Amino acid sequence: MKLGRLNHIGVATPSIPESVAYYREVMGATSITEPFDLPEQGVKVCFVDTPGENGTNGTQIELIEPLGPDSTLTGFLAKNPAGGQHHLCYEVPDIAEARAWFEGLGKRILGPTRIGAHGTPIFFLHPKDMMGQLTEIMESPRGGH
Ligand SMILES: CC[C@H](C(=O)O)C(=O)SCCNC(=O)CCNC(=O)[C@H](O)C(C)(C)COP(=O)(O)OP(=O)(O)OC[C@H]1O[C@@H](n2cnc3c(N)ncnc32)[C@H](O)[C@@H]1OP(=O)(O)O
Ligand SMILES: [Co+2]
Repeated sequence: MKLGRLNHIGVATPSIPESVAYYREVMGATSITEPFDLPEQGVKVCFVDTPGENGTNGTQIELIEPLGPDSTLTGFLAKNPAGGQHHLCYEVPDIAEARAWFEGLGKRILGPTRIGAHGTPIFFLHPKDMMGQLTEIMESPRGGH
């Protein structure tokens, strides 16, 4: 497998509105999506676009806020009340091939491959098998380019 594009950095936050104000006022972000709920994942999500080489297509900041009491994020925010870097997401051309690659290496895959916030198939790899980094693998919306 080859290292793919860093699609987004997942950043957990206790408050998306506070994080949006920070990215806009402190970091000068100009392109931020409206927040939306992903109840099946127990998160509210919002994307901050960072500029790429030609001013677009940069890696995004994926702001994630717990939605409901048993959100996947509850444990993380209990340990990190101010929030912070939560996961990295890399693109792959073929999610099934990638899954077989990591399974072959004995890495723990967290649950079934499912559709993520960008509408393409994803899976997560346990941080303890990934040098302490919770890692999301996502099939590229660009077909791997
Ligand atoms: C926007 C939607 C998009 C989508 O899913 O489509 C998302 O990105 S949603 C983001 C939230 N969803 C997930 O994170 C799914 C995968 N995560 C999990 O299954 C859990 O969070 C898990 C298993 C990584 C951690 O489980 P839990 O929170 O219950 O904590 P534990 O105490 O069991 O953790 C075990 C061990 O791992 C360390 N840990 C936990 N979270 C992270 C992290 N984000 N980065 C690095 N390390 C993490 C934790 O500290 C424990 O370590 P230990 O040394 O044993 O204390
Ligand atoms: Co993500």
